[in-house]
Amino acid sequence: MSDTRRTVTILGSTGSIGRNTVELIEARPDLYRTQALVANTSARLLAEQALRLRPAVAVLADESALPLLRDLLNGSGIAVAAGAQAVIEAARLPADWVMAAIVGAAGLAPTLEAVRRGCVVALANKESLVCAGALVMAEVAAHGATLLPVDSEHSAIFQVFETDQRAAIDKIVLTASGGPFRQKSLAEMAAMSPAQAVAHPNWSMGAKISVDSASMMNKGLELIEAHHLFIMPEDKIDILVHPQSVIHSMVAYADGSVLAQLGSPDMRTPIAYALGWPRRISSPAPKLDLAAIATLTFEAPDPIRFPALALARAALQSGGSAPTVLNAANEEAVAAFLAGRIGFLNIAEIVDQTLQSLSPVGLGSIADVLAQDGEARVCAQALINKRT
Ligand SMILES: NC(=O)C1=CN([C@@H]2O[C@H](COP(=O)(O)OP(=O)(O)OC[C@H]3O[C@@H](n4cnc5c(N)ncnc54)[C@H](OP(=O)(O)O)[C@@H]3O)[C@@H](O)[C@H]2O)C=CC1
Ligand SMILES: CC(=O)[C@@H](O)[C@H](O)COP(=O)(O)O
Ligand SMILES: [Mn+2]
Repeated sequence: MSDTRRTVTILGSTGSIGRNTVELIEARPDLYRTQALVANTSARLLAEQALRLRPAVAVLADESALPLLRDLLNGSGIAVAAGAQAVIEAARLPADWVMAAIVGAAGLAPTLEAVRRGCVVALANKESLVCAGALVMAEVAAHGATLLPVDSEHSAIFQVFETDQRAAIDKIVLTASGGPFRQKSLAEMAAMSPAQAVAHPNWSMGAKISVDSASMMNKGLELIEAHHLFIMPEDKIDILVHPQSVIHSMVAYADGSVLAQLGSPDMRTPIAYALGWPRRISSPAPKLDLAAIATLTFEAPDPIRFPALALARAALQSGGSAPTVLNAANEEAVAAFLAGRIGFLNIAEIVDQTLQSLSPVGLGSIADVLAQDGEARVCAQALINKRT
């Protein structure tokens, strides 16, 4: 009998999204078998995952960690490889479904390789759409790939977006928790440590996206992500702070109806949605208990304490390379903040100053994106060095 299971590759299997994806796949060996697992440096965790899921290949981007991975998987029959080219080759392997969960613009090239195979790509790596949205969406169309949003807000919108009623859509409403500093003053925010910034009130996530949530740059990136995924103009995408993270986003229609998707703040729900699509599979995420939650609240975002939101909106309005520059400067600034080199409020300042230093140019190719990304990183690093 032929094996009808869906073959799966996970790019970024050792991260927060990757580990949740591994858990869901491991629970359904009747539905999924693993083609490739990819990480950066986490050889031990990657080897453990590989021994459980038995992929054809386990790959690390960091070549210096390959000897350890080779030792750990010696005799297992699982092939190992390392380096940027090996990551690309892993994405090229014939999997039906690829989870794109590498963090940052580093995820762009492998995500594109999966897209070019015309498979189903579950997209967590929002930075690839922020830095190269138009080019990525053109590749999706050219190769007949299916892009399924994994980001909780975009999964919610995808679930309530009536494609055949596009003309009757008034607004997309992206909900935001407001992050750990929602009620902090600017003076308090200036003194916040990396540990305080990554302590998200509702979600358990990797360090970079947690800092983005604290600055609300995450919502700015998600605005750009939604613009590309749903082909919606920037002025039709609103941001609404909803501290409980129960309503994951909404679509407002011309007749006054507002459709929303709700759930507990647990990424296993949107990942399960993407894994099962077009059907639904079960997930161990806690079931939503609205009686226990009792109150859902909403407020407008504060543009003074969270300037990253306006920076992202302005970058989207400027177009061209501006979102690429925004993303790259933010990645550099967040890394510097996590390393204790700059303060929390310096993140948005550095993004702002980098955007002011580099005028937007058109992006005709991925090479153009990478050139602009590189220039922005050099500029942001110079600004970081001035502060340290
Ligand atoms: N966490 C969440 O709940 C959500 C995340 N997202 C998005 O999903 C993506 C992943 O986030 P998250 O899981 O939190 O991040 P993590 O930092 O937890 O994990 C990142 C993963 O990417 C791998 N990685 C990093 N750099 C490279 C590289 N150059 N080549 C190959 N692999 C690499 C890491 O490997 P290693 O372990 O070896 O470092 C790790 O597996 C981000 O784009 C984020 O914005 C979106 C919505 C929710
Ligand atoms: C889980 C997820 O999708 C994150 O992007 C989440 O939205 C972060 O929360 P914020 O709303 O605080 O940015
Ligand atoms: Mn999100």
